[in-house]
Amino acid sequence: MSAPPTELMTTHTEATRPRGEELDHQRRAITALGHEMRALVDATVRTAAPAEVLHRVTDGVRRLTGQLTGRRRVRGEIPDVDEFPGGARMYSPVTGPGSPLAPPMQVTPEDDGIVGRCTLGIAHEGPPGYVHGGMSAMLLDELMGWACYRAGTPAMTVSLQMRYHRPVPVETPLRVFAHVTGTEDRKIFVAGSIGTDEDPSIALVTADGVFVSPDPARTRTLFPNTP
Ligand SMILES: CCCCCCCCCCCCCC(=O)SCCNC(=O)CCNC(=O)[C@H](O)C(C)(C)COP(=O)(O)OP(=O)(O)OC[C@H]1O[C@@H](n2cnc3c(N)ncnc32)[C@H](O)[C@@H]1OP(=O)(O)O
Repeated sequence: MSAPPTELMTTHTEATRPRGEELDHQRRAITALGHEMRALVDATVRTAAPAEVLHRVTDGVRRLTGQLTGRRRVRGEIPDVDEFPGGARMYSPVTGPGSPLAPPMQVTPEDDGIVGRCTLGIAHEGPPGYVHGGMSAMLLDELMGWACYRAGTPAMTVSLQMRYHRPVPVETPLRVFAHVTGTEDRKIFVAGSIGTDEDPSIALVTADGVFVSPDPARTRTLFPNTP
């Protein structure tokens, strides 16, 4: 197997990793910025402001972006504030409180599986008033990955079959559910569904996934920065 590309190499050491209060402080700051960024994304896709306002805001945002100076995370690098695999991922596009793209979905183990709760906005819209089908797949794929991890077998998706029964409304609290249905060597079979929090018994979307735990050598090649 070939060596990982140089940009995948570790750039931080255990010694520089924030801990305790410093870690909490950093995570709170990341979460606060993520929250404001999500508000900006929402305002951006809702606004009917005239062009001159949009140009003024564009200049302001460009100036703000320029303030995020210092070292930038490179591809494959695990942020110091994360616990990978299986813990906090501050910038995950699904669960990350620091990601402007994430709802973010809150994940808790429940019953015989794992539950995700989130509300999607019109930034995630497909048909007017309803969630984009790709977003539904993303929520389920992530949660099904968590179900594998919880079952003690961290794994990657090799197949995800989606069924869209009814449209998923935006601006409505959702309940996403995933559970492992079986295993066969390194393969894990997982089922998932999305309903509203108000009436979770009606499955709006269901999914069946096959996940595979990469063998140790493959894992080291794919994720050279994991401890
Ligand atoms: C630390 C570990 C990682 C954890 C990461 C957690 C991230 C969490 C984030 C959550 C993010 C959410 C999740 C995401 O978004 S994960 C991101 C999306 N997924 C990927 O990028 C995965 C891409 N695929 C691969 O890299 C390889 O396939 C891996 C590494 C997974 C396995 O390659 P490897 O060389 O090791 O395995 P194999 O090829 O010998 O196959 C093994 C077995 O599997 C069977 N098979 C293969 N394909 C299919 C298929 N389509 N249907 C049914 N079965 C299939 C195959 O026949 C064989 O079975 P058998 O013939 O022996 O019976």
